[in-house]
Amino acid sequence: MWTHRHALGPVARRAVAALTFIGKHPVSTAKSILSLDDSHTLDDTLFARIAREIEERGYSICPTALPEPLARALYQHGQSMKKQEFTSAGIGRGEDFVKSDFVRTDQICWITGESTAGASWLDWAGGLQRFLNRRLFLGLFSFESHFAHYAPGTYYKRHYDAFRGEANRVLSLVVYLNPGWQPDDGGELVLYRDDRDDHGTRVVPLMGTVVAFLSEEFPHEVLPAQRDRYSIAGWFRVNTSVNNRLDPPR
Ligand SMILES: O=C(O)CCC(=O)C(=O)O
Ligand SMILES: [Fe+2]
Repeated sequence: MWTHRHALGPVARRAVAALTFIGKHPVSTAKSILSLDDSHTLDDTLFARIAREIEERGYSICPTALPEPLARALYQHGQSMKKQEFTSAGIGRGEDFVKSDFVRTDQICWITGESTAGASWLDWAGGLQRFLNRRLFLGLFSFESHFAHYAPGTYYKRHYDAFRGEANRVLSLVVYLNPGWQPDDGGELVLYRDDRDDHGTRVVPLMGTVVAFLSEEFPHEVLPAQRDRYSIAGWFRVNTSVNNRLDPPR
């Protein structure tokens, strides 16, 4: 659908070069290695779809895709978290961090894997990371993610998750934890094709929907919602540690 490609950043260029290579030399599926049980097979089917769609158009939107038990565990964990576990989200990292109500007003809590649900989530994301590295040679090195709570009326204005040239966030991953979300509840993610696109593609934040997109490529925003909106947002990164500076500096 989105065939237009503008000047790519170095990471995206590398990804596209790898994808072109794959296109000419189809790699064997990982299914034979991983078909240990049904959940792996289901994961593989989903991971293969995400890989294919990222290859074809840079993003993937998969409704009711997150494995049901994982979605339920994450939902319950999100609901059980106390208000004080969440902090106001900001923009920028390390010393560049600033809080900006103009840009975003959601509340977040980083996932460390201390809870069972959080650990299962990191495990699942690790499976996706390994699959994408095998299939697309993306060189994804680490993953960071947080729960996000958007109270009614809160938002995240149009932004990129990574900037060309300095980017080490390669792929953004978002999953939604909102059972029974109605069309007039608002809170859609709007994914834009590029800087000139004002229309975008709207994603309803319904329970189990999985969205992945190249972080440098797609501006996006979260529209204000009428009710509490829960999600997890995460980013796969390449390794940019230099000398003794640890990356990420969080
Ligand atoms: O929750 C969403 O739909 C997207 C959130 C987002 O863009 C972000 O946290 O960077
Ligand atoms: Fe974002």
